[in-house]
Amino acid sequence: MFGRQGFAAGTPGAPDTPEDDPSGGVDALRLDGVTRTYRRGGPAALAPLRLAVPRGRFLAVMGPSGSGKSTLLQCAAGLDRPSAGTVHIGGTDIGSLKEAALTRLRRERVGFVFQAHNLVPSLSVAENVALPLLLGGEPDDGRVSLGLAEVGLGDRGDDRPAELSGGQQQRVAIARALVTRPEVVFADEPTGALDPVTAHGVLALLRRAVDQDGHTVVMVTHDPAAAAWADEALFLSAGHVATRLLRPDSAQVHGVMRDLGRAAA
Ligand SMILES: Nc1ncnc2c1ncn2[C@@H]1O[C@H](COP(=O)(O)OP(=O)(O)OP(=O)(O)O)[C@@H](O)[C@H]1O
Repeated sequence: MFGRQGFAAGTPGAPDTPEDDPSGGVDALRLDGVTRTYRRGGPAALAPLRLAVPRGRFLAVMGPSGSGKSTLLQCAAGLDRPSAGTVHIGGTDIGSLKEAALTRLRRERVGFVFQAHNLVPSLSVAENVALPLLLGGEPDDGRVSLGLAEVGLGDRGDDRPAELSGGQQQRVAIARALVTRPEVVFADEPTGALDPVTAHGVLALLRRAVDQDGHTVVMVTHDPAAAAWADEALFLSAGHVATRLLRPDSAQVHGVMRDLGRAAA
């Protein structure tokens, strides 16, 4: 089992700290008073939400269907703009960025792993991993082959994604998400399409990225077994933080999900 870092429950966000200080005590991700309402006058998919994710943390976001998990992820990752509130990635208030700068931030400072791994079928595995570097005009400097080796696919760089299994494709997606050494990796149901054994391997890779390389991972999942790999599980209910579990185990997570389901019924 991989080691976990100690931290306090419900750690509030760090106080305002200098902008873009990559080495200071700035949280990897911070949301302050974030709301999202899709229709004017309609219900809020996210109620005012405050969340701080320190660097080197693996956070699982859980909750019943419709509780706001995807909305939270989209707003936190700069894929959607909140109706109110601020999102900081590192020291950067992403709401203050114009579209081009936001696109650059998503490419260079954020990594994404989706359930459908979104690999480009016409590119080789290595080219897929290199894509974020290429788009950012950054040199490869050996990171692509190293990244592929780290996910156990050092010998598959020349293959096309279709020649790989689903689990292997998800490993490529993880290598691609990590290649820019992003400040936060957002994973949306990364094991949703995988069998339990394959899922285990993928989650172990995310865990290792946190423990060995100090990455920060925010993962939306429905699966208590997946959440048990995280340092902390955050449970949403109707757009609110219902509760949190530190060092969750799957039985505890299952219990909280059952209770939230009952409460919503
Ligand atoms: N594009 C949209 N337009 C209008 N309402 C939306 C939109 N996206 C989400 N919603 C609503 O916002 C609320 C939260 O949805 P969200 O997809 O964030 O929940 P979720 O917890 O990710 O659900 P699931 O587990 O089913 O994926 C729901 O009531 C949903 O109907």
